[in-house]
Amino acid sequence: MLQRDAGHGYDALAHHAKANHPDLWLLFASPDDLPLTNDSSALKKRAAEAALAHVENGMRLGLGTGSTAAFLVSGLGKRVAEGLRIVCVPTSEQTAALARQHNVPLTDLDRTPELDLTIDGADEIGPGLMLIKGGGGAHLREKIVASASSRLIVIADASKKVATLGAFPLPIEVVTFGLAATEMAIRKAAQELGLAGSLEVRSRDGQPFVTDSGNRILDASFGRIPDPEALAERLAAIPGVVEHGLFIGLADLAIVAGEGGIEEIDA
Ligand SMILES: O=C(CO)[C@H](O)[C@H](O)COP(=O)(O)O
Repeated sequence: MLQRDAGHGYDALAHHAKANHPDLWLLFASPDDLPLTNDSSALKKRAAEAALAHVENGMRLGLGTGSTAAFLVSGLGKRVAEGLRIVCVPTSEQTAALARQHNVPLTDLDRTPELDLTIDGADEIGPGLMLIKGGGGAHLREKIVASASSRLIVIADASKKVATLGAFPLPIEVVTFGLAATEMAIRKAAQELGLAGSLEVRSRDGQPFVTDSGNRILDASFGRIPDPEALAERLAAIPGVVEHGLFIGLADLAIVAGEGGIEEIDA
């Protein structure tokens, strides 16, 4: 599922590193270190730069996770060096490390429980700014941070815009206890909504992928999800599910960069 962006340059490296080599990801964590040899990474950078226009002095910001958010973090680093005053809550250890590398001031939700704005990437942007997130396995913290923010701006290249969610496997963070029973409950809930498909425990280097909060990810390939709200409700009711990657009613604006320029989509 992480082969969606398989190609060349930063984008491909970021996806490969995210999934397989967290240390490599950190080593090359600055997108500025690498040439933009891939169209989608150039577009991701453009979307991130357009989002910087929404950042004002004194803001408390949430920082997303992923290759698009990485461009945002490096851009913020430049503006901080020029005098921008902000404090930021990272949505992953990966983003925290990148922010430190760029001298972006960090805080956390315990010290700063209310944020002005979160800017984050997405795996899919559907109608009504419903999103699939979690390709990087960070959607639990991403959702907590987005929910603590007055506004969420999603940044993406145009390939992320879809008519119906579901081509990207839906990441579902689950606790390890009772994993098989949770998997069965998810399957049953999906079937009752007319959805079927495979559920795979995400792995990295042949080992189960462990999230920043110590949980596992199940990637659900249900195909088209005609009623994301109904699925979100059913998944949220399953005790072993910590958080699913459907973001509904959270995004206020999407900044989508395509070959024809920047498109801004309001909720
Ligand atoms: O949800 C996410 C991480 O959990 C990312 O925002 C999503 O995977 C998009 O990543 P990228 O910007 O690398 O395409």
